[in-house]
This record gives sequence, C-alpha cells and structure tokens, in this order.
Amino acid sequence: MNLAELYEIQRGLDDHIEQEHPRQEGEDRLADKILALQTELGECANEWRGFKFWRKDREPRINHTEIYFVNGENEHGPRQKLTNPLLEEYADCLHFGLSIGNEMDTDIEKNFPIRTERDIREQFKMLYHFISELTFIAEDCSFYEKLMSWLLGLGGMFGFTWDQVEEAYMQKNKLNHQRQESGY
Ligand SMILES: O=c1ccn([C@H]2C[C@H](O)[C@@H](COP(=O)(O)OP(=O)(O)OP(=O)(O)O)O2)c(=O)[nH]1
Repeated sequence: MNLAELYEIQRGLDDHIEQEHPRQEGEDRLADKILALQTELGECANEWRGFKFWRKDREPRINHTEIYFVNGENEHGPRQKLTNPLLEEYADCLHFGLSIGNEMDTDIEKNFPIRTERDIREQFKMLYHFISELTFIAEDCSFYEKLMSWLLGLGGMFGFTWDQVEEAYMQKNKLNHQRQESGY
C-alpha cells in the first residue's frame, strides 16, 4: 500500500470522527490536530526511552506483555498479550500526520523523500521544529512536507519496516472506527 492510499483510509476515519463529533463554529480543528501530534510524539519518545539518562534501563519498549481480563470470563484468570508500545505510539503519530495533511486540503505531493538525521534525538529535534513552524504558519505546506519526511524517517530509525508500520496503522485505524461506533 502506498502513502496516497493511506491518506484515503485516514480520510475515511476523519469523516467518521467528524460525523460523531461535528465541528463547532469557530473551532480550529487543525490546531488541535497539530497539538495532538506533538503530544503523540512525546508519547513515542517516552516509549523509545533513549533520553532517560537517569535510568539504567533505556531500551525501547518494543516487547511488552499486557495482562488483561475478558468480561465474564474472569474465572479463567487474566490473559496475556504481547504488544509493541513504541510501534503503537508511532502509528498514532502517523494517523495525526496524515490527518493534518487531509485537513490542510492542499495539493500536497503525497510522496515524501524519507529524511533521517544522525540519531533519533536529532530526528525528534527536527520533527518538533517543523511542527512548531506549522503551529505558526499552518497554511505553509513546505513545513508539512518536511514534517512528513522526518516522521517517515523516524519509523525506519526505530527499526520498523513499512509492512510493520502499515499493519500497526491499520489495526489502530480499525480500533478508532470501533471506538466511534461505540460512543467514544
Ligand atoms: O481526527 C482524528 C482524531 C483522532 N484520530 C486518531 C489518531 C489516533 O490513532 C487516535 C487518538 O489517539 P489515542 O487513541 O492515543 O487517544 P486517546 O483517545 O487519548 O486514547 P488513549 O487514552 O488510549 O491514549 O485517534 C484520527 O485519526 N483523526
């Protein structure tokens, strides 16, 4: 699947959310989406953990065992599943990255060169820089295009293949639709 197709899948989700949560007069949803992406990037950095100089364990959270209960089936005890919190946070970033592009409603060339800095810290620095620029000049597509180039680069720097990213994106996309259907 290419990026242009993901934009269309994202549009379907954004439309669904829009139906359930109609835009209010005067609401700046683009600004909220940009802030949401900043927040998700922070969550992503928190799962990457490389900046946590005060701890010995600074390994990225890519294997996490989640313990959960199934309603009505607790007599069988808790269940376990293996999750990849870093990949999940990255998939949320991708959602908002695509959604911002759709929101800007411009003729964005949906094929960005993948850009990587010398390390992940620098990559985050560039990403926050471009997002910050976008908060001030939201109509400038060049900041958006740069943001996407560095965001796509970040996934590869985390060691994720495009197939993994796509699968994680599709799983969360499905969950996001289900949440909207169940009155989230
Ligand atoms: O217009 C929108 C609004 C939201 N989302 C998606 C992006 C992301 O995948 C999810 C929101 O993030 P998350 O699920 O982390 O937010 P939350 O509602 O705060 O949940 P949680 O408490 O699980 O973090 O909704 C969109 O795709 N388009």
